[in-house]
Amino acid sequence: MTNSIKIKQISIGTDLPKIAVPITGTDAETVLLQANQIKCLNPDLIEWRIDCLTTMPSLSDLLQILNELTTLVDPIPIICTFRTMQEGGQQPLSETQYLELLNGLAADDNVAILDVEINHNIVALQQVVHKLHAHQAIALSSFHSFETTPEQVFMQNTLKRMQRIDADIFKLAVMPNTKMDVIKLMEFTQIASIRYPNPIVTMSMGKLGQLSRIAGIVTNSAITFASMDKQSASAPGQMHIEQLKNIFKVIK
Ligand SMILES: O=C1C[C@@](O)(C(=O)O)C[C@@H](O)[C@@H]1O
Repeated sequence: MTNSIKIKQISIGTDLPKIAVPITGTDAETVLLQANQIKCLNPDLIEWRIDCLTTMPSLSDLLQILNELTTLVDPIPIICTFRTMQEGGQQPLSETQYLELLNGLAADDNVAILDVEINHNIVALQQVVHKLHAHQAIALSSFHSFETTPEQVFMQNTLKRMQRIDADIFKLAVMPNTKMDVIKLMEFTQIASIRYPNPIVTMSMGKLGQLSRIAGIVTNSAITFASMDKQSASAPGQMHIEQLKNIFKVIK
């Protein structure tokens, strides 16, 4: 049982949950500006939410921005994420375009970690993961539900699908409707972290789910997302990175 993955100087799945802060800029200039500000806050990881760009650049322009970003925030690893609208993203992209984008990103050496949504063609996703592994990059497979916390069986099957595509890290972001939903997700996470050799990342979104974002020490959720300010949060319930760091100082 490994449960941890090393990328640059960061070990995901050991010690405290690693803190990831999203860049949600709507154009290249703002993306680089936010990256600079986030770097000063010293997160473990930075997520670039590519879908937040108002105009989708060509692949070569996108890779050029990523190249600048990588140099700017070095040595902090970047998670590249295009969140589709079906899973709460900002930008419409057809299925073909999404898979083309993942393939383009997966082949680029600057991509350290790529978010791979699990609800797409499994063979196509396997190819993307294969490409990532060819240059030692990490596949972080994800599932989002902004309405409910799905049944345990559904979440188990989702993790199994992530295993089938050979993803390295498995992430579930779900919405609680009751306090029990938050507790159930945290219990599910703890059990899954024992069952799977991969780091598991979960969050119960919204105000009600905030406890899950600080509970990784107990649940073994390996990454937690925090924001640099309210406007740039990428999901409901994210705390400010300084708040989260202070809480970790108290409870670790
Ligand atoms: O998948 C996730 C988790 C997240 O939705 C959250 O709830 O913090 C935030 C997203 O930016 C990220 O891609």
